[in-house]
Amino acid sequence: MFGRRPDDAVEKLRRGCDREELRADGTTAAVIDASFTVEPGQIFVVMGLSGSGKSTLLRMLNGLLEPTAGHVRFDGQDLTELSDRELRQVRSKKISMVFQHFALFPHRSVLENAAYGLEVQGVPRAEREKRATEALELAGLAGWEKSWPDELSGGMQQRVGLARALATDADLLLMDESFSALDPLIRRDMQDQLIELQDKLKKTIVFITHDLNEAMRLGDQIAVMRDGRIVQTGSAEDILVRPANDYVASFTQDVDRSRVLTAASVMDTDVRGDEAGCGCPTATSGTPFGELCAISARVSHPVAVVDTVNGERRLVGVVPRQRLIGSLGDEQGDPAPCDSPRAGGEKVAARA
Ligand SMILES: Nc1ncnc2c1ncn2[C@@H]1O[C@H](COP(=O)(O)OP(=O)(O)OP(=O)(O)O)[C@@H](O)[C@H]1O
Repeated sequence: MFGRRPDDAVEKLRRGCDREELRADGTTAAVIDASFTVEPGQIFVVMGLSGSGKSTLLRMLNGLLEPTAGHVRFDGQDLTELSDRELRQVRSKKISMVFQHFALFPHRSVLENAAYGLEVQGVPRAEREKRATEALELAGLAGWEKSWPDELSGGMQQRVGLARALATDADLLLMDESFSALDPLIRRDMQDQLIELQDKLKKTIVFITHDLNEAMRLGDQIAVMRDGRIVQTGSAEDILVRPANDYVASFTQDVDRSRVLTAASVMDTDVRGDEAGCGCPTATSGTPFGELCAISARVSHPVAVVDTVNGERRLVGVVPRQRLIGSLGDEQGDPAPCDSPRAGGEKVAARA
């Protein structure tokens, strides 16, 4: 809660008062009832429009803002119960932030910038330079250590920000609109790089964005926020295929479904059992949509989806071609019978 008498405002919310009524009293309920768990090694994306409460939520995760009510549990501790000193310790050792605007020091070299978090931790110079050099290499900036920030493009500056966060070895990375200031192509590049790094490093990442496509590309789990509340948490597929309400559905309208859907979300699970009996190529539940289309084009019958469970191959579904096409257009129904059979039907002149 921001503004006057925050505790009273919490009480009022609990009694059913809405956000607008509180605003009339001069209080902003920035984040309301936002409960979620981030598993280690996950990229958890918080997505929402401007003003929905994302940054406030993120600042509560690293203790920069204290929740008026509720708890933030991290690594066995409740951050809301720590002293300022303990909180600073957790922040400097275990949590790293990557901001939208790169927050680099213009009069420090790229290496010194990348080593900054370690300097704050009091790590000796030789050690911090070694670790910062490694982090710069991970972020794709080997050879740029001695350059100055203003010699780097925006994308490269953001890589320095990323390297700074990686150099500290923090388990938790908080990324606040980290790629939003970048040109679309560079932004995509950075997203790819983050996914690649994450495969290697297995950090726990909370990533804030207002861009649903970015959320879907990056997020193992995505929380969609609206007016301070989380309206849905789920995988990209959950959000696309099973939106919790019209608001979430309206967001997903422009999403390229073919980039998100997998065999699991389009297959028919009602199977006979012998569909994978021939020698034709098959898919697995996780086969991406594009690959599934390619398999479907190569076989003359529905694609069998076969998963390996406990070393045993199991048929879990089939994907008729019509389902592939229907799922792209968000059409689940069966085709309507054609009421004007070709034989004897009216002839339509074909255009030359
Ligand atoms: N320090 C503050 N004092 C008062 N109100 C605040 C403060 N910080 C944020 N707010 C309000 O809280 C609400 C949520 O803001 P927040 O910045 O968390 O949203 P956001 O989703 O991150 O938006 P954006 O993408 O524009 O940064 C907004 O109504 C905002 O005006």
